[in-house]
Amino acid sequence: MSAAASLLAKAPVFKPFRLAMIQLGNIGADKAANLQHARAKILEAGSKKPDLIVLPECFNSPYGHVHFPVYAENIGFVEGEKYDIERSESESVKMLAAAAKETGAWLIGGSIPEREVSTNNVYNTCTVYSPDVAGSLVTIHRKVHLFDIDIPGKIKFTESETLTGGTKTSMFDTPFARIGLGICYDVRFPELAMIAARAGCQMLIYPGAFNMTTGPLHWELLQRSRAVDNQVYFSMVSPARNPSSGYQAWGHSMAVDPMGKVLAEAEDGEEILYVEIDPKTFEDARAGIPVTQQRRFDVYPDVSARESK
Ligand SMILES: NC(=O)CCC(=O)C(=O)O
Repeated sequence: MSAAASLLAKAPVFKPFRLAMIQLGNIGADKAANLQHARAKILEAGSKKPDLIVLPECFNSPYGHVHFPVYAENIGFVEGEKYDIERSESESVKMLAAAAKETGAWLIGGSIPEREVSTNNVYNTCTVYSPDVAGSLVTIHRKVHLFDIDIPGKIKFTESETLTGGTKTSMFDTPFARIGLGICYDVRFPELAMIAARAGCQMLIYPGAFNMTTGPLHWELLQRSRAVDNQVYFSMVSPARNPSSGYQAWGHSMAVDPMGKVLAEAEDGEEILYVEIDPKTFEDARAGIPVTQQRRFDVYPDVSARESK
């Protein structure tokens, strides 16, 4: 059996689950206050007994390339090795791991600026926690595609001034689904989503923070596109809009089903959304429109093939 086939065969059976999306407000310059507020909202979300809770991109620091090196923390996660929370140098990781354990839910900890000590590189990194006794850190995703855009008169943003892009696709298994990860601008690159979906992910979740120029046009369009191209559930979770911040987030955290239907959408303020994820919609979409079996890799290449080598 090929590596790709064996990864696919080990995908968890897709079961119904409840997702909580925290559109976090009050993200400011005070990191301790950001962490305290995020913890309170995670516990609030946990009271509704979700299976999986998601925070937004850059939840512990203001969003901007000048801030990333200042707020960056050493996480020290090594793929395939058990992570020791007690010895972690990251205050954000410690808070998130404890909160996951307290709520009994899986937790996608949005993203935080991360400094890799061996290289001094700074990444925009998503961390994921299981709710087991140790509240363990199970995987990380480093934003692969850096948000470098320049729309004259509207928005110029250059994450690459201080960040380095990640070099791998990321996913994790829970008892209810295999979940693929990306961060914000990653959504514009369909290949990343395709690779995760073809590796058996039933849902893709990208913490994000779109802006006021592209948000109204592309935020929903891109999520519905990735959901329909891949016949998967798709969700992006944004910070709330903060008029006093240097970067105005679009908000509108959202979950979309595999037919492209928007199941839940926030406004622009702080809000927690809950949505029931139902495998039947996933199965019906794939049975009714069988594109997963109709691909023509004799005509175009399979982007997920490189991953399995
Ligand atoms: N945080 C981001 O990556 C923002 C991406 C964005 O706004 C876009 O238009 O793409």
